[in-house]
Amino acid sequence: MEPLIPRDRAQIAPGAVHVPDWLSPAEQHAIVIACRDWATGPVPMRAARLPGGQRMSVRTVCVGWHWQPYRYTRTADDAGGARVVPFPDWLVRLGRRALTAAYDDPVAASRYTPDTALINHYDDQARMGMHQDKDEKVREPVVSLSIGDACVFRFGNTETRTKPYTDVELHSGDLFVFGGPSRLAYHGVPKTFPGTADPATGLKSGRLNITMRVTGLD
Ligand SMILES: O=C(O)CCC(=O)C(=O)O
Ligand SMILES: [Fe+2]
Repeated sequence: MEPLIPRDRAQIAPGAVHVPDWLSPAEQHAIVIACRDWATGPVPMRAARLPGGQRMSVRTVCVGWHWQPYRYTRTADDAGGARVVPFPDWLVRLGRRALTAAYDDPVAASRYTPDTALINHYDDQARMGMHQDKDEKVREPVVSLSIGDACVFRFGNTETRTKPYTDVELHSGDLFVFGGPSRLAYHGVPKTFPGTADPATGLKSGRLNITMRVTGLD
């Protein structure tokens, strides 16, 4: 194996924190297994269709609430109609630990109760354009976990999808949290680095990203 070059925890913008190598290899492996299970149903992993008719290049499956551009529902109305699996307790606990790691505020972290997660898989061509995560009714932080191939994560500003932005390399095991003044910052994935993953995660190819959110729906 290549020697690991330490990367530093960094505040990318107010409320936006990158914590490299946050997940252990064993945790990454366990998450890959869980995502593989979710991807097989009851709701299939699919490339969501945008209102204009074109499909996204990433494939997505959700837990807790089903997301389609641009709303949340309990049933996957654009993907077979089944009810999505409940949001698991272990993922709530992981979300709280992530918030503690990012903000060092255990009290706020203990109140964090994500109720949806979007699991995105990027093949070697997949990208995600600059967008805001704004279909949630509340503005609790978004917790993002990356597994598999590295990527460029472009983290911008709350006003426009263009500059100023910061390009951050997200590697397998990295945590990125954005909340507070950065909660509605535009962000996207202009590029992945195919073949950079350690196969020990169990992910055969591509990049997996999990974002936990609080919908504010009931
Ligand atoms: O893949 C990523 O790192 C970001 C995913 C994302 O922004 C989203 O699902 O809304
Ligand atoms: Fe997003």
